[in-house]
Amino acid sequence: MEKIDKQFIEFRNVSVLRQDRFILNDVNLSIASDENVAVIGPNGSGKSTFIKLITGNIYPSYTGDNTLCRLFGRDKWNISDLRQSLGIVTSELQNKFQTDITGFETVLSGFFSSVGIAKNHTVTLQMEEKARKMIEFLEVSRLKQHSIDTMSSGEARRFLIARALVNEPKVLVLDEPSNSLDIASAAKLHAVMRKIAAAGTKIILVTHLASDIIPEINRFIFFKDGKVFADGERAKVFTSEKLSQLFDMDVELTQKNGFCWLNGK
Ligand SMILES: Nc1ncnc2c1ncn2[C@@H]1O[C@H](COP(=O)(O)OP(=O)(O)OP(=O)(O)O)[C@@H](O)[C@H]1O
Repeated sequence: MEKIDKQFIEFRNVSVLRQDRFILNDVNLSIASDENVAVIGPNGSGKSTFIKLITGNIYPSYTGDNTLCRLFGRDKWNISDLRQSLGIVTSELQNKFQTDITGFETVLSGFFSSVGIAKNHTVTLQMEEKARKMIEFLEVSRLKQHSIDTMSSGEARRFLIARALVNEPKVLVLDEPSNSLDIASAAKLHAVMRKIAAAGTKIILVTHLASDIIPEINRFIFFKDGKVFADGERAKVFTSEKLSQLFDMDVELTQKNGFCWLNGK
């Protein structure tokens, strides 16, 4: 498929209504396909709903003249095409891979947007070669013949990132990437994220954890109560003051060499 090289996201007046409540409320934002961005918000602020919109799983509740929900410059997408332009790794996806396929098959399945390889899938030598390269890049080659359901969360997540990267997406969306990882596994994952960013794939990191922020991220979008609460560059938005307002409690942000810690006061 032809890769579309434009704005990644253009949202104008985007709202999502569920059970008489706006779970996203009049969201206006643009993200270019050359930005590394963190989307941060407390539990229930609308982050997962935002991910569902950008992966084509749901649509805005209103589609009037003022509403624009455009991805890579297009209003309408074939979902499997969209998923090939956009790499995505979420806990939901990881749950689908609680199955006894190998790490290698997991990565190959990225070419088909499937969970594993089916009889009607034609796996080419080029696909195998690409999958091997990505597994190497993610530094999990020794595990490629292991069954994914026997791997640790951190190992399985790296296979899923490799799966997302086989299609060479312009943008990789990572949802709570260090969820359930211990401190060492999280640090290894952050190193891998930095490697991906250095190789030119842009990262959209969706998280409530400041510790997931890597130095390459310089734009911060805060969601609160279904709205964009703040949006801007690191120095302006990613501050103790703004984060305290975001989480409705006094927090202190410590930053060193682009990495961060957040402590309640
Ligand atoms: N299908 C639905 N029907 C009703 N309410 C919903 C639905 N989906 C989400 N919500 C509500 O919308 C709000 C935003 O949910 P969402 O999952 O997007 O938040 P989140 O920021 O991802 O939260 P978390 O960090 O806990 O995953 C929550 O209050 C949630 O209960």
